[in-house]
Amino acid sequence: MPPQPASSAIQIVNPGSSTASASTTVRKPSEPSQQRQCRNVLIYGNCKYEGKGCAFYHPPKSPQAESLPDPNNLARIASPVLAQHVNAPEFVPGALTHGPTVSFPEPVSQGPASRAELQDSSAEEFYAKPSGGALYPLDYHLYTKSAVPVPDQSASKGGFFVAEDIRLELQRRMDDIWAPPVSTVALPEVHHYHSLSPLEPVAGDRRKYFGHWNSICYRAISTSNGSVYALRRLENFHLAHESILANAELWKRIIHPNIASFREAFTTRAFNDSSLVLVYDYYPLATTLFDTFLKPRTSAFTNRQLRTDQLDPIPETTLWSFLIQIANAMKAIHDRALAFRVLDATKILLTGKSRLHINCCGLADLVGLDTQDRATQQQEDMIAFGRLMLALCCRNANIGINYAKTLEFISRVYSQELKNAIHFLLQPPPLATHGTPKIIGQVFDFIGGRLLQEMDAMQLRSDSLEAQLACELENGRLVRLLSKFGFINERPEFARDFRWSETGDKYIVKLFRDLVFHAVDEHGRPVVSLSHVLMHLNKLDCGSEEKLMLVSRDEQSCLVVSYKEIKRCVESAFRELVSGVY
Ligand SMILES: Nc1ncnc2c1ncn2[C@@H]1O[C@H](COP(=O)(O)OP(=O)(O)OP(=O)(O)O)[C@@H](O)[C@H]1O
Repeated sequence: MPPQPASSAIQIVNPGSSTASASTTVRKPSEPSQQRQCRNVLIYGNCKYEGKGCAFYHPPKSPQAESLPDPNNLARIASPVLAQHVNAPEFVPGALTHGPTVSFPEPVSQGPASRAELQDSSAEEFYAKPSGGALYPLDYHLYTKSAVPVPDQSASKGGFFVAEDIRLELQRRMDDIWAPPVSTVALPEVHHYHSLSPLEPVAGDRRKYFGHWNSICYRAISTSNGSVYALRRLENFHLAHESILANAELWKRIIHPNIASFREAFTTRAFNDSSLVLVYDYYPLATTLFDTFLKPRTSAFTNRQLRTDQLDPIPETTLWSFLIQIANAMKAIHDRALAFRVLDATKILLTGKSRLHINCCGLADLVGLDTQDRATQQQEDMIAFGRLMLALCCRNANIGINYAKTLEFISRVYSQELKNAIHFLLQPPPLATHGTPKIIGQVFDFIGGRLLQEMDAMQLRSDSLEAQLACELENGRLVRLLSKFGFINERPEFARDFRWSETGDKYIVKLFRDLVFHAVDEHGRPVVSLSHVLMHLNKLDCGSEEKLMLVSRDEQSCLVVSYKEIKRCVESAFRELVSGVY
């Protein structure tokens, strides 16, 4: 074991030892509490409960008494004081709930210690302090807080944990990924995918792809890596020739933030037919643009007429965001000499508020429908894109072919810029580009300013997520520290070993653990305060030179020790465990 520095811990009193016989506690139970000086005053120089219910005597403060004691004289001060005041009321270690027990104006290393102070103050802000006296168990706990909407999102800023709205969203996504399969019929294991769960109703009328095949989507888990995927199965599919599946290789290579990643394709007879299965990444809680914006809402008969609720127009900023994301994905595809060929509102996945992923990429190529050349397919992609935007602007999937009328409607609600961009997409090539083939990249000529706005929004979002991540980073650090405590404290195999938990480093760790987790208030009630725990752990983790007082369980002795010293004790005890030295 490396040589350890001599402990700087200062034992204030050990009443049991012969050398400290003067400090042996002898209680005088009969003395009325009002005449007995408060021990908090003796130990800390003041009592935070003075005037707030503390029953003991608090001497008037002199200017000198307000000043903090000289750290160098700590042992000299602490021990005699306790010895003189053996009849003082019982000292309650749990009263050391907030802030340093003994605070010294020592030079503190700037970096970590000041960070701990920062944490300390924000901890106090985060947890509302009870109006007076004791701390009671919190009436809520952050990890189990119910899904109540937070009216003011800014209120969650600066907290210790990820913001409530983000936490809920991520939690819901996790729940969605790991929810048990919904199918009442047992579905087979296909290829290396198991636990298939349908993502849409299996019964009823379904759209036929390219007029031929019914399709159904499943969520499934891969046995090869445990990840969750979306499987799209085309029923009763007969592969004309194996070479078609070679197209899969081209699509596999496309990694784009706005395209649902395609992983593999295979045929299977596991469903008692011959099915083609395409595997895509699974986006938890994804809905389609159709389901979110275009699906007709409630219909009702009024005055003998069927009326459908009018849908509110989609905000223009959202439409621009959609347009930019789809155009970006399309450019990536067309630049690789490929085409979507199935671009409609049911094939665009929406996650969160406005994140899009184009779905079903490669489907048309894999089923082997090569009816047109690639250039034509790309032109059709753009027209399909224009129609989609038109449908979103009108919130109507059946816009028909009267584009002129629909564009006129758009110009009444949205900007000329948006109308021009959509108009460009819808125009047949010779009209749009004076004879030369139209390319998707040209759409960016219309949207330069909007592109910058979208970039700003994305960067702001990324900054805010990074801040949230940093918050969780701190929590991860504390979890590692807590794990160390768990490893060190109360090890059953060392329970009878006095050297392990009743002496030296481990003893200090044990007393510190008591202070952090087993504190009680002045009424002897447990202090269940996360801010108390976080403050001490943060100071410990950064090795603050600030000192605090640890009290033995029998309250017969105290140790004054710095966080830095405790940190060294934790490290050395943990190292002993890991290296098996002990
Ligand atoms: N990769 C995926 N990740 C997550 N969910 C998906 C994924 N692919 C599809 N889904 C979900 O599966 C459901 C069915 O998808 P599908 O593409 O069949 O839409 P649809 O509206 O049923 O279209 P169609 O009428 O063409 O069948 C949708 O609700 C969609 O949200």
